[in-house]
Amino acid sequence: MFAAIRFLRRLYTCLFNPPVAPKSGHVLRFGILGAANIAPQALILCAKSHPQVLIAAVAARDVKKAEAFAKKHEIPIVHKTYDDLIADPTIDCIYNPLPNGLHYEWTIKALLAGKHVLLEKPSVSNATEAASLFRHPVLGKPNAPVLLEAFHYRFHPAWRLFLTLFDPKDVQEVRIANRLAAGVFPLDDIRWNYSLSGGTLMDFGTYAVSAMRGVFASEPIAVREAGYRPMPDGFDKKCDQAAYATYEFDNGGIAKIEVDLQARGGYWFPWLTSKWPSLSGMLPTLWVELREKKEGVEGGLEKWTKKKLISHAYLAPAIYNRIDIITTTELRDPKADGKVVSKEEKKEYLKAYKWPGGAEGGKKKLVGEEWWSTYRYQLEAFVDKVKGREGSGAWVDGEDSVRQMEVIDKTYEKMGLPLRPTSASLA
Ligand SMILES: NC(=O)C1=CN([C@@H]2O[C@H](COP(=O)(O)OP(=O)(O)OC[C@H]3O[C@@H](n4cnc5c(N)ncnc54)[C@H](OP(=O)(O)O)[C@@H]3O)[C@@H](O)[C@H]2O)C=CC1
Ligand SMILES: O=C1OC[C@@H](O)[C@H](O)[C@H]1O
Repeated sequence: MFAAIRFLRRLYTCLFNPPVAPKSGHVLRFGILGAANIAPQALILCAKSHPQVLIAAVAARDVKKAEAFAKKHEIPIVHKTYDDLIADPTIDCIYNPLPNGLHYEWTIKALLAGKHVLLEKPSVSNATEAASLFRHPVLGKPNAPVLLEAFHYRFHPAWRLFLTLFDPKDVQEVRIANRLAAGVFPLDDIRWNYSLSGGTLMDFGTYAVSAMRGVFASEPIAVREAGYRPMPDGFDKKCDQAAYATYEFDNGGIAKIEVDLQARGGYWFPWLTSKWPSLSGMLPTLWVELREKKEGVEGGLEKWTKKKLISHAYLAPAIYNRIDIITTTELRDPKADGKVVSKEEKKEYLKAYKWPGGAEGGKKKLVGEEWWSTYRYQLEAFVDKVKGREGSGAWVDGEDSVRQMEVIDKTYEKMGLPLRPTSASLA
């Protein structure tokens, strides 16, 4: 009962009613490129509770749309064009939630104008663009602007906690499933427009690839296999509606990802329900199996343990998160070919909505509230970085973003689909 009330209170505060923080000190003024659907959730709402962030301006291709968006979200300045927004000297930071295929062009323009950029995932269309963007000379100068690929989940304490629970060298198998019910996004959405660098692997898949790389703390040495479900007739056949891939890692481990933005079926009576939008697997989940370990010998019997970890809802941990740790302990008789003499399973459940004790190791002052979304934690880190503060330590550096796009490219190659197109602005 208490847990249910806590859940509802967290949900309400996080999604609808975060406390408004009075602005203090030097406030960073953000401008938004496009009246994007994701902007209210990923930035505008979070800015309310951040004392040093103000959403000051927006631009859209259609000024009427920008005006309506500005009115709805109480944004004081409307610019007629994206170029005008970037040229606005009163703006410190640009949020780029344009379609993937426009990320490169507009991020470069913003950086060259001296703006810090919070860039939606996937950072760009492919590894060529990623290398050009993240290794751009403008980022190497003294007082260079800050650029961050917005992998928001990586900034939440639940993800940080998960990564402390194992040594990446011990990871044997990872499985990740991200599914969204068919119909949430129409088939003509930007997500399936090849010229805008669409594809499910680019969208939900980019999280799966990022999380897998995070768990192994290394890059896959090979894409063992990859496949996809094509778009239906009449839609963009160069885009994947769902994607599946298996990767191999240097430590002998493997990872299997499955991402689907048009999931159907999974109910009883498949002959009737196979085309129904699927509600199963709606909470993106990550399973990690560690290699078994010999712990020692007790009374002539060998003690072996094997651990499985499951991160439920790893992409939306503010709404709900739970980490299951399942430890199986076996006593084996070495004199009887390792015959299992006894077996025991122990389950532990962990949650994290805030940093433990408010500080990591008691040294840093880490801030956060139970209702903070992944986006709110990310905004905190972004502002800390711009201001040169230590922050939580969570970050996605530019080389990480380059390697991420290399894996996406290799996966498309294995799937037999073309790489997403390079921007004409990258001549
Ligand atoms: N972090 C997260 O949780 C999420 C991240 N995203 C990412 O954010 C980005 C935007 O996604 P989302 O908000 O759903 O997208 P939208 O469909 O809302 O499109 C975003 C904006 O793109 C602009 N745009 C510019 N050129 C075009 C064009 N040729 N066709 C269509 N739109 C165009 C539009 O701007 P204008 O207003 O000027 O017309 C529109 O407002 C993507 O990169 C996506 O991966 C998306 C959802 C969640
Ligand atoms: O978090 C997300 O969920 C839905 C996706 O389509 C979106 O682009 C992604 O970022």
